[in-house]
Amino acid sequence: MQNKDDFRYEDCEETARWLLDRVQSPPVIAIICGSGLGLLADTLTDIKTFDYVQIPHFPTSTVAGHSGQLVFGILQGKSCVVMKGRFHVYEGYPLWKVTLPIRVFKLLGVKVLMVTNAAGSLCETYSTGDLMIIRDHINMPGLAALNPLRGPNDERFGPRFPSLWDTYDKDLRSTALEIARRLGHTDLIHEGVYCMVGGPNFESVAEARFLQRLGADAVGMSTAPEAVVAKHCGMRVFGLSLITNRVAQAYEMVDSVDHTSVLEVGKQRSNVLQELVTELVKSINFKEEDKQELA
Ligand SMILES: O=P(O)(O)O[C@@H]1C[C@H](O)[C@@H](CO)O1
Ligand SMILES: Nc1nc2[nH]cnc2c(=O)[nH]1
Repeated sequence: MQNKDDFRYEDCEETARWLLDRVQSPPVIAIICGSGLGLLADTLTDIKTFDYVQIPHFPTSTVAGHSGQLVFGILQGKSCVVMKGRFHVYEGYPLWKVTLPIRVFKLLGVKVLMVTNAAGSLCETYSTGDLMIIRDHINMPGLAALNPLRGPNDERFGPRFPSLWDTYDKDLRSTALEIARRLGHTDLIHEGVYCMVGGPNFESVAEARFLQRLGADAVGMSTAPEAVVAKHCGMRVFGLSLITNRVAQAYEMVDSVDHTSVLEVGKQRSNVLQELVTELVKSINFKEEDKQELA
């Protein structure tokens, strides 16, 4: 059963074809920039940029710090596509639309998805400005059937019942950890569990305590749906959270988080993030079958 609230494979194909007709080389790596992290796109060379509004079937960005551009280019000799701005459920988009770019990337030939986000820390040992490699996630809306895979399943993308136990690629995680240490960032790098909530409000103290007790180390308003769809369609996924604030878990704590301060931390830390992502891209070796598919 297909209705207007479901995604259509043919729409994704149309978008992919539109983009392929306009770029030099199809991307193998896709990078999604979180709030205030769009400067990552500046590391690319030979760039070709499209505003989201130009691209057929693409949603548009409505949040400050998400400029709404798709940038194609070369990073460390690899063809990449970077989303300067992502889509969130709280903007009013259905989850299939939030994740439409991932399915388009799959059709473009992308093998690896790197997702970044701004997140609040629920973990005692994390400080503002730290980075957390995502080991796993808790998809809060997904647990209550707000899942991007809800609705008819198109087997051309993936199976009806995908396993998510290994969503965040183990090799990419350990390589990223090694790189961070080599770059001298041992003190600010962590590996942990990201929890996605719907937003747009930040957490109440009781909610923060609840999420921390569930096993979450950081909380944000994105990423999990993108990772689910990427895993569903067979991509390797790497996730990185920039800790932009500590979430208050006691009524005596002052929590002054707002979107402006989130963006400010993003700006301050963009160089560390760029460095890490660039080195990680450099480290990726594509398998023979990937190369053949791209030839
Ligand atoms: O797109 P991300 O997940 O980085 O954005 C986070 C969550 C909210 O959209 C925003 C709050 O400041 O930052
Ligand atoms: N839900 C949520 N998202 C964030 N994004 C950046 N900081 C936060 C936070 O504290 N909570």
